[in-house]
Amino acid sequence: MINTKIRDDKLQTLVSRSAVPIIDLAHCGKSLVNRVGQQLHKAFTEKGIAFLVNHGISEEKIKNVWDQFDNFLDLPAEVQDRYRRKDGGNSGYVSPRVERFDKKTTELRHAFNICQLDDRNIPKEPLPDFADDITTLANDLKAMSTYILKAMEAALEIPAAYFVDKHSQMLTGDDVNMSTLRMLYYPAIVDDEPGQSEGAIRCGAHVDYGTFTLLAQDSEGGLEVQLPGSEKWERVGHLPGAILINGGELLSIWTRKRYHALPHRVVIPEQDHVRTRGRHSIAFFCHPNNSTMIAPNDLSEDAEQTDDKVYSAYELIQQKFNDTYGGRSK
Ligand SMILES: O=C(O)CCC(=O)C(=O)O
Ligand SMILES: [Fe+2]
Repeated sequence: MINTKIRDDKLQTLVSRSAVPIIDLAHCGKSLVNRVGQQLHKAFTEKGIAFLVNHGISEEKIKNVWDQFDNFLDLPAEVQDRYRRKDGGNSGYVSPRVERFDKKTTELRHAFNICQLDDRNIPKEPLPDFADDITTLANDLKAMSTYILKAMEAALEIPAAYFVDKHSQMLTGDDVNMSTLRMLYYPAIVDDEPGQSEGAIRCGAHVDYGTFTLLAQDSEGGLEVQLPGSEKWERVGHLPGAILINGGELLSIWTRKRYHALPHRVVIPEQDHVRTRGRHSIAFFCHPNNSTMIAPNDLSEDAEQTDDKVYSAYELIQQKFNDTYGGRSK
Protein backbone atom coordinates (compact mmCIF):
# COMPACT_ATOMS: atom_id res chain seq x y z
CA MET A 1 0.00 0.00 0.00
CA ILE A 2 0.98 3.59 -0.35
CA ASN A 3 3.03 4.98 2.52
CA THR A 4 1.00 7.65 4.28
CA LYS A 5 3.45 8.42 7.05
CA ILE A 6 5.96 10.51 5.17
CA ARG A 7 6.52 13.99 6.52
CA ASP A 8 6.88 16.88 4.09
CA ASP A 9 10.16 18.03 5.56
CA LYS A 10 11.67 14.62 4.82
CA LEU A 11 10.86 14.99 1.13
CA GLN A 12 13.73 16.26 -0.93
CA THR A 13 12.89 17.63 -4.33
CA LEU A 14 15.00 18.97 -7.15
CA VAL A 15 13.57 22.40 -6.31
CA SER A 16 14.54 22.12 -2.64
CA ARG A 17 18.07 21.11 -3.70
CA SER A 18 18.27 23.91 -6.30
CA ALA A 19 19.00 21.23 -8.87
CA VAL A 20 16.86 22.63 -11.69
CA PRO A 21 18.26 25.56 -13.69
CA ILE A 22 16.11 28.69 -13.46
CA ILE A 23 15.97 30.89 -16.54
CA ASP A 24 14.74 34.44 -16.06
CA LEU A 25 12.80 35.75 -19.03
CA ALA A 26 12.22 39.23 -17.57
CA HIS A 27 12.53 41.94 -20.21
CA CYS A 28 13.41 39.27 -22.72
CA GLY A 29 13.67 40.69 -26.15
CA LYS A 30 16.06 40.64 -29.06
CA SER A 31 19.10 41.58 -27.03
CA LEU A 32 18.59 38.82 -24.49
CA VAL A 33 17.93 36.03 -26.93
CA ASN A 34 21.60 34.99 -26.88
CA ARG A 35 21.74 34.86 -23.09
CA VAL A 36 18.53 32.83 -22.88
CA GLY A 37 19.84 30.57 -25.64
CA GLN A 38 23.07 29.86 -23.73
CA GLN A 39 21.12 29.08 -20.58
CA LEU A 40 18.72 26.80 -22.42
CA HIS A 41 21.65 25.09 -24.13
CA LYS A 42 23.28 24.36 -20.79
CA ALA A 43 19.97 23.18 -19.30
CA PHE A 44 19.10 20.90 -22.24
CA THR A 45 22.58 19.39 -22.45
CA GLU A 46 23.09 18.86 -18.72
CA LYS A 47 19.59 18.26 -17.33
CA GLY A 48 16.88 18.24 -19.99
CA ILE A 49 14.78 20.49 -17.77
CA ALA A 50 14.61 24.11 -16.56
CA PHE A 51 12.16 26.47 -14.92
CA LEU A 52 11.22 29.66 -16.77
CA VAL A 53 10.37 32.57 -14.46
CA ASN A 54 9.17 36.11 -15.13
CA HIS A 55 7.75 34.77 -18.38
CA GLY A 56 4.93 37.31 -18.52
CA ILE A 57 2.01 34.85 -18.68
CA SER A 58 -0.32 35.89 -15.89
CA GLU A 59 -1.49 33.44 -13.27
CA GLU A 60 -5.01 34.54 -14.04
CA LYS A 61 -4.84 33.30 -17.64
CA ILE A 62 -3.58 29.93 -16.48
CA LYS A 63 -6.13 29.66 -13.70
CA ASN A 64 -8.96 30.53 -16.06
CA VAL A 65 -8.06 27.51 -18.14
CA TRP A 66 -7.95 25.21 -15.11
CA ASP A 67 -11.38 26.55 -14.09
CA GLN A 68 -12.72 25.94 -17.57
CA PHE A 69 -11.48 22.36 -17.53
CA ASP A 70 -13.13 21.84 -14.11
CA ASN A 71 -16.36 23.17 -15.65
CA PHE A 72 -15.99 20.71 -18.51
CA LEU A 73 -15.46 17.81 -16.09
CA ASP A 74 -18.67 18.80 -14.27
CA LEU A 75 -20.72 18.40 -17.46
CA PRO A 76 -22.93 15.32 -17.89
CA ALA A 77 -21.12 12.38 -19.44
CA GLU A 78 -23.22 12.55 -22.60
CA VAL A 79 -22.06 16.14 -23.24
CA GLN A 80 -18.41 15.26 -22.54
CA ASP A 81 -18.77 12.34 -24.95
CA ARG A 82 -19.32 14.76 -27.85
CA TYR A 83 -15.77 16.03 -27.40
CA ARG A 84 -13.95 12.75 -26.94
CA ARG A 85 -10.66 12.21 -28.75
CA LYS A 86 -11.37 10.01 -31.74
CA ASP A 87 -9.02 7.87 -33.76
CA GLY A 88 -7.85 9.89 -36.70
CA GLY A 89 -6.75 12.95 -34.72
CA ASN A 90 -5.35 13.95 -31.36
CA SER A 91 -7.88 16.66 -30.41
CA GLY A 92 -10.42 16.09 -27.69
CA TYR A 93 -11.13 14.69 -24.28
CA VAL A 94 -9.38 11.58 -22.95
CA SER A 95 -10.87 10.13 -19.77
CA PRO A 96 -8.93 8.26 -17.08
CA ARG A 97 -7.66 4.76 -17.97
CA VAL A 98 -7.58 5.32 -21.78
CA GLU A 99 -3.94 6.36 -22.39
CA ARG A 100 -1.25 4.02 -21.13
CA PHE A 101 2.26 5.22 -21.74
CA ASP A 102 3.74 1.84 -20.80
CA LYS A 103 0.81 -0.11 -22.37
CA LYS A 104 -0.23 -1.67 -19.04
CA THR A 105 -0.41 0.63 -16.01
CA THR A 106 -3.77 2.27 -15.25
CA GLU A 107 -3.49 6.06 -15.53
CA LEU A 108 -5.76 8.21 -13.40
CA ARG A 109 -6.09 11.49 -15.25
CA HIS A 110 -8.41 13.55 -17.38
CA ALA A 111 -6.85 15.21 -20.42
CA PHE A 112 -8.17 17.54 -23.09
CA ASN A 113 -6.06 18.09 -26.20
CA ILE A 114 -6.37 21.18 -28.37
CA CYS A 115 -4.51 20.96 -31.69
CA GLN A 116 -6.34 23.66 -33.61
CA LEU A 117 -7.63 26.91 -32.19
CA ASP A 118 -10.73 27.14 -34.36
CA ASP A 119 -11.47 23.47 -33.92
CA ARG A 120 -15.02 22.18 -33.66
CA ASN A 121 -13.68 20.06 -30.84
CA ILE A 122 -13.43 23.08 -28.51
CA PRO A 123 -16.66 23.14 -26.51
CA LYS A 124 -18.81 26.23 -27.05
CA GLU A 125 -22.09 25.11 -25.60
CA PRO A 126 -22.65 24.99 -22.68
CA LEU A 127 -19.28 26.61 -21.83
CA PRO A 128 -19.30 29.93 -23.71
CA ASP A 129 -15.91 31.20 -22.39
CA PHE A 130 -14.03 27.93 -22.74
CA ALA A 131 -12.73 28.64 -26.26
CA ASP A 132 -11.72 32.25 -25.50
CA ASP A 133 -9.82 31.44 -22.31
CA ILE A 134 -7.98 28.60 -23.97
CA THR A 135 -7.17 30.56 -27.10
CA THR A 136 -5.74 33.43 -25.03
CA LEU A 137 -3.40 31.15 -23.12
CA ALA A 138 -2.52 29.05 -26.17
CA ASN A 139 -1.45 32.15 -28.10
CA ASP A 140 0.82 33.21 -25.22
CA LEU A 141 2.40 29.76 -25.04
CA LYS A 142 2.87 29.77 -28.80
CA ALA A 143 4.61 33.16 -28.64
CA MET A 144 6.80 31.92 -25.80
CA SER A 145 7.70 28.82 -27.82
CA THR A 146 8.68 30.96 -30.79
CA TYR A 147 10.97 33.02 -28.55
CA ILE A 148 12.56 29.83 -27.22
CA LEU A 149 13.07 28.52 -30.76
CA LYS A 150 14.89 31.76 -31.62
CA ALA A 151 17.05 31.41 -28.52
CA MET A 152 17.90 27.84 -29.55
CA GLU A 153 18.87 28.99 -33.06
CA ALA A 154 21.31 31.45 -31.48
CA ALA A 155 22.76 28.85 -29.12
CA LEU A 156 23.18 26.20 -31.82
CA GLU A 157 24.59 28.79 -34.26
CA ILE A 158 22.22 27.79 -37.02
CA PRO A 159 20.66 30.24 -39.48
CA ALA A 160 18.09 32.64 -38.05
CA ALA A 161 14.53 31.35 -38.55
CA TYR A 162 15.69 27.73 -39.12
CA PHE A 163 13.55 26.48 -36.21
CA VAL A 164 10.92 29.22 -36.33
CA ASP A 165 10.08 28.48 -39.98
CA LYS A 166 9.85 24.77 -39.26
CA HIS A 167 7.36 25.43 -36.43
CA SER A 168 5.30 27.98 -38.36
CA GLN A 169 2.02 26.05 -38.16
CA MET A 170 1.64 25.41 -34.43
CA LEU A 171 -2.05 24.95 -33.47
CA THR A 172 -3.39 25.08 -37.01
CA GLY A 173 -4.36 21.40 -36.89
CA ASP A 174 -2.58 18.12 -36.26
CA ASP A 175 -2.79 17.19 -39.93
CA VAL A 176 -0.05 19.81 -40.50
CA ASN A 177 1.60 20.25 -37.09
CA MET A 178 1.20 18.10 -33.95
CA SER A 179 1.66 20.93 -31.42
CA THR A 180 -0.95 20.53 -28.72
CA LEU A 181 -2.22 22.41 -25.72
CA ARG A 182 -3.21 19.77 -23.19
CA MET A 183 -5.26 20.47 -20.08
CA LEU A 184 -4.77 17.87 -17.38
CA TYR A 185 -6.60 17.08 -14.20
CA TYR A 186 -5.47 14.32 -11.86
CA PRO A 187 -8.36 13.45 -9.52
CA ALA A 188 -7.86 13.36 -5.78
CA ILE A 189 -7.40 9.90 -4.35
CA VAL A 190 -9.80 9.89 -1.40
CA ASP A 191 -11.38 7.12 0.60
CA ASP A 192 -9.07 4.80 -1.24
CA GLU A 193 -10.40 1.25 -1.04
CA PRO A 194 -7.53 -1.18 -0.70
CA GLY A 195 -6.36 -1.99 -4.18
CA GLN A 196 -8.27 0.81 -5.92
CA SER A 197 -5.30 2.97 -6.78
CA GLU A 198 -2.66 0.37 -6.07
CA GLY A 199 -0.45 -0.18 -9.09
CA ALA A 200 -2.01 2.87 -10.76
CA ILE A 201 -0.18 6.04 -11.69
CA ARG A 202 -1.23 9.58 -12.55
CA CYS A 203 0.86 9.61 -15.73
CA GLY A 204 3.13 6.75 -16.79
CA ALA A 205 6.84 7.13 -17.49
CA HIS A 206 7.57 8.59 -20.92
CA VAL A 207 9.53 11.18 -22.82
CA ASP A 208 7.58 13.81 -24.73
CA TYR A 209 7.71 13.33 -28.46
CA GLY A 210 8.23 16.76 -29.91
CA THR A 211 10.71 19.63 -29.74
CA PHE A 212 10.05 20.71 -26.15
CA THR A 213 7.18 20.96 -23.68
CA LEU A 214 6.11 23.91 -21.53
CA LEU A 215 4.35 22.83 -18.35
CA ALA A 216 2.38 24.88 -15.82
CA GLN A 217 1.36 23.06 -12.62
CA ASP A 218 -0.84 24.19 -9.74
CA SER A 219 0.90 22.07 -7.13
CA GLU A 220 3.56 19.45 -6.75
CA GLY A 221 1.36 16.40 -7.10
CA GLY A 222 3.84 13.70 -7.99
CA LEU A 223 5.92 14.88 -10.98
CA GLU A 224 9.19 12.95 -11.15
CA VAL A 225 12.06 12.90 -13.65
CA GLN A 226 15.14 10.84 -14.46
CA LEU A 227 18.07 13.19 -14.93
CA PRO A 228 20.67 12.36 -17.59
CA GLY A 229 22.85 9.39 -16.70
CA SER A 230 20.63 8.27 -13.83
CA GLU A 231 17.83 5.75 -13.52
CA LYS A 232 16.70 7.23 -10.23
CA TRP A 233 13.29 8.89 -10.19
CA GLU A 234 13.53 12.27 -8.49
CA ARG A 235 10.69 14.50 -7.32
CA VAL A 236 10.71 17.80 -9.16
CA GLY A 237 8.85 19.86 -6.56
CA HIS A 238 6.91 22.99 -7.26
CA LEU A 239 8.12 26.51 -7.97
CA PRO A 240 4.94 28.60 -7.90
CA GLY A 241 4.42 30.69 -11.01
CA ALA A 242 7.27 29.07 -12.94
CA ILE A 243 6.78 27.27 -16.24
CA LEU A 244 8.78 24.12 -16.59
CA ILE A 245 10.43 23.35 -19.92
CA ASN A 246 11.62 19.88 -20.85
CA GLY A 247 13.28 18.61 -24.00
CA GLY A 248 11.44 16.18 -26.30
CA GLU A 249 12.60 13.16 -28.24
CA LEU A 250 12.48 14.79 -31.62
CA LEU A 251 14.84 17.56 -30.50
CA SER A 252 17.11 14.94 -29.04
CA ILE A 253 17.24 13.11 -32.40
CA TRP A 254 17.72 16.43 -34.23
CA THR A 255 20.69 17.39 -32.02
CA ARG A 256 22.23 13.90 -32.10
CA LYS A 257 21.39 13.54 -28.41
CA ARG A 258 23.28 16.68 -27.39
CA TYR A 259 19.92 17.87 -26.05
CA HIS A 260 18.41 15.48 -23.57
CA ALA A 261 14.84 14.13 -23.84
CA LEU A 262 13.73 13.95 -20.24
CA PRO A 263 11.97 10.78 -18.97
CA HIS A 264 9.21 11.84 -16.58
CA ARG A 265 6.08 10.55 -14.90
CA VAL A 266 3.46 11.67 -12.39
CA VAL A 267 3.05 9.24 -9.50
CA ILE A 268 0.26 9.09 -6.95
CA PRO A 269 1.79 11.15 -4.14
CA GLU A 270 2.80 9.34 -0.99
CA GLN A 271 1.68 12.07 1.40
CA ASP A 272 -1.97 11.90 2.42
CA HIS A 273 -2.63 15.61 2.17
CA VAL A 274 -1.17 15.80 -1.33
CA ARG A 275 -2.79 12.65 -2.64
CA THR A 276 -6.20 13.77 -1.42
CA ARG A 277 -5.96 16.95 -3.52
CA GLY A 278 -6.58 16.95 -7.23
CA ARG A 279 -3.86 18.41 -9.41
CA HIS A 280 -4.14 20.58 -12.49
CA SER A 281 -1.48 21.07 -15.09
CA ILE A 282 -1.30 22.46 -18.61
CA ALA A 283 1.24 21.17 -21.10
CA PHE A 284 2.06 22.87 -24.37
CA PHE A 285 3.79 20.40 -26.65
CA CYS A 286 5.79 22.32 -29.24
CA HIS A 287 6.24 20.33 -32.46
CA PRO A 288 7.68 21.11 -35.89
CA ASN A 289 5.41 21.07 -38.92
CA ASN A 290 4.73 17.46 -39.90
CA SER A 291 6.59 17.76 -43.21
CA THR A 292 9.84 18.89 -41.55
CA MET A 293 12.72 16.58 -42.35
CA ILE A 294 14.59 16.02 -39.11
CA ALA A 295 18.11 16.31 -40.45
CA PRO A 296 20.72 16.20 -37.66
CA ASN A 297 23.40 17.25 -40.13
CA ASP A 298 21.87 20.73 -40.33
CA LEU A 299 22.51 21.22 -36.62
CA SER A 300 25.83 19.52 -36.30
CA GLU A 301 29.26 21.04 -36.26
CA ASP A 302 30.47 17.75 -37.70
CA ALA A 303 29.38 18.05 -41.33
CA GLU A 304 31.31 14.90 -42.25
CA GLN A 305 28.83 12.68 -40.50
CA THR A 306 26.19 12.02 -43.15
CA ASP A 307 25.01 8.52 -42.42
CA ASP A 308 21.89 9.44 -40.36
CA LYS A 309 18.64 8.26 -41.89
CA VAL A 310 16.40 11.31 -42.26
CA TYR A 311 12.71 10.95 -41.34
CA SER A 312 9.95 13.49 -41.40
CA ALA A 313 8.59 14.76 -38.09
CA TYR A 314 5.29 13.06 -39.00
CA GLU A 315 6.93 9.64 -39.40
CA LEU A 316 8.79 9.92 -36.11
CA ILE A 317 5.80 11.10 -34.08
CA GLN A 318 3.38 8.62 -35.60
CA GLN A 319 5.49 5.77 -34.38
CA LYS A 320 5.29 7.11 -30.82
CA PHE A 321 1.52 7.67 -30.97
CA ASN A 322 0.93 4.13 -32.09
CA ASP A 323 2.84 2.90 -29.05
CA THR A 324 0.84 5.04 -26.58
CA TYR A 325 -2.66 4.43 -27.89
CA GLY A 326 -2.26 0.68 -28.25
CA GLY A 327 -1.52 0.46 -31.95
CA ARG A 328 -4.51 2.50 -33.14
CA SER A 329 -3.03 4.82 -35.68
CA LYS A 330 -4.07 8.24 -36.80
O1 LIG B 1 1.01 16.81 -15.61
C1 LIG B 1 2.23 16.78 -15.65
O2 LIG B 1 2.92 17.30 -14.78
C2 LIG B 1 2.95 16.08 -16.77
C3 LIG B 1 2.07 15.64 -17.91
C4 LIG B 1 2.86 15.01 -19.00
O3 LIG B 1 3.99 14.70 -18.84
C5 LIG B 1 2.26 14.78 -20.32
O4 LIG B 1 1.03 14.88 -20.48
O5 LIG B 1 3.02 14.47 -21.27
FE1 LIG C 1 5.02 14.45 -20.70
